[in-house]
Amino acid sequence: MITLDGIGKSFQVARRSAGFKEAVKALFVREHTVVEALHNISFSIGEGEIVGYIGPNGAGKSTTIKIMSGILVPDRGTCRIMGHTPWENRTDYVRHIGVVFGQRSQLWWDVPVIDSFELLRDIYHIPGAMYRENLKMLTEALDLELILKTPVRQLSLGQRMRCEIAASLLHSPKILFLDEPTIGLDAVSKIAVRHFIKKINKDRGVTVILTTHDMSDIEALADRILMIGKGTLLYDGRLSELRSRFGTQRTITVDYAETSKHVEVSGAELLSWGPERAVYSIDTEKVQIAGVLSLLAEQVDLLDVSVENKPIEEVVVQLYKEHQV
Ligand SMILES: Nc1ncnc2c1ncn2[C@@H]1O[C@H](COP(=O)(O)OP(=O)(O)OP(=O)(O)O)[C@@H](O)[C@H]1O
Repeated sequence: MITLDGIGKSFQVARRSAGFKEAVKALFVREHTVVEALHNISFSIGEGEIVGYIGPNGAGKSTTIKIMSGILVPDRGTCRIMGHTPWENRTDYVRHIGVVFGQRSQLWWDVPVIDSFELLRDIYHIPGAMYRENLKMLTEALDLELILKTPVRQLSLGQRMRCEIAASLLHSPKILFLDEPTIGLDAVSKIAVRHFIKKINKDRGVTVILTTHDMSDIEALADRILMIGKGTLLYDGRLSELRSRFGTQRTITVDYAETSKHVEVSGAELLSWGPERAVYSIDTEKVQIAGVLSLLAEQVDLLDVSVENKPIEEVVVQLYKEHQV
């Protein structure tokens, strides 16, 4: 459904030093540096997948999304999406895709949301029945009923984001590009957005490509992640594989009947200690959880135990470090 092969993109950025003299000089002589945003990016995405596209700031995620949505033309490489090259014949192409940029709006600021939807209906030539059906489904699923008549500038961020997502799906696209759709949202709005993305993928088979810095978005939604750093693809695989490759660390929290003993267990690093609770970090490649627990049980009166994976954020930071991005 989506294939990128050897995509490269550079930007020329004008440079000048600070100060009046430099500003005058820049009027006559322009100095440029070249930023290589993408370097030989290749991947394929199949129909119905939800793929998380992650990477540190400036890695090239938005540039890739802009190329895939036809806004930017790459310097090198090919991109085929549903039989189209995105930046050629865009009018035809955009009927197949929906795009949401979390930091930008596709809605008209001063008019009620429903007016923006109707404008989009006309722009995309959405047939009447399809528009009505989609509007009904999106209004219900994204809880828009009470805000459809409100001007966009009066909406909260969470309300606006729900409207943005609805706007991107009015024309029944088969692919949805989401660039940081949960940025700045509170926990309730985030969960509502995630829930809806899952629903649209399951019910309508919409393929979703999602960029985010929020790893809990990725954990909730994406089976597969593509990780990019300094314009190069660093990882393409399942989130669970990434976890098991890097995540043999576990955090064990134990609650026990009050004691003054400082309980040390060989092979387990003591992260914190108190009279009723201690937290240990272990590497399951070196020691077994059961062994650590039985050693603990010999020394204290255990009341409760919880074992947690290393948080996915830490796994990703470790990966960024390894690749020096
Ligand atoms: N229009 C542009 N002109 C010049 N440089 C650009 C432009 N767009 C992107 N870049 C540069 O290309 C690189 C990749 O930027 P991009 O926005 O794709 O990164 P990103 O992974 O989306 O980052 P973030 O997570 O911070 O949004 C950065 O070095 C950025 O400064």
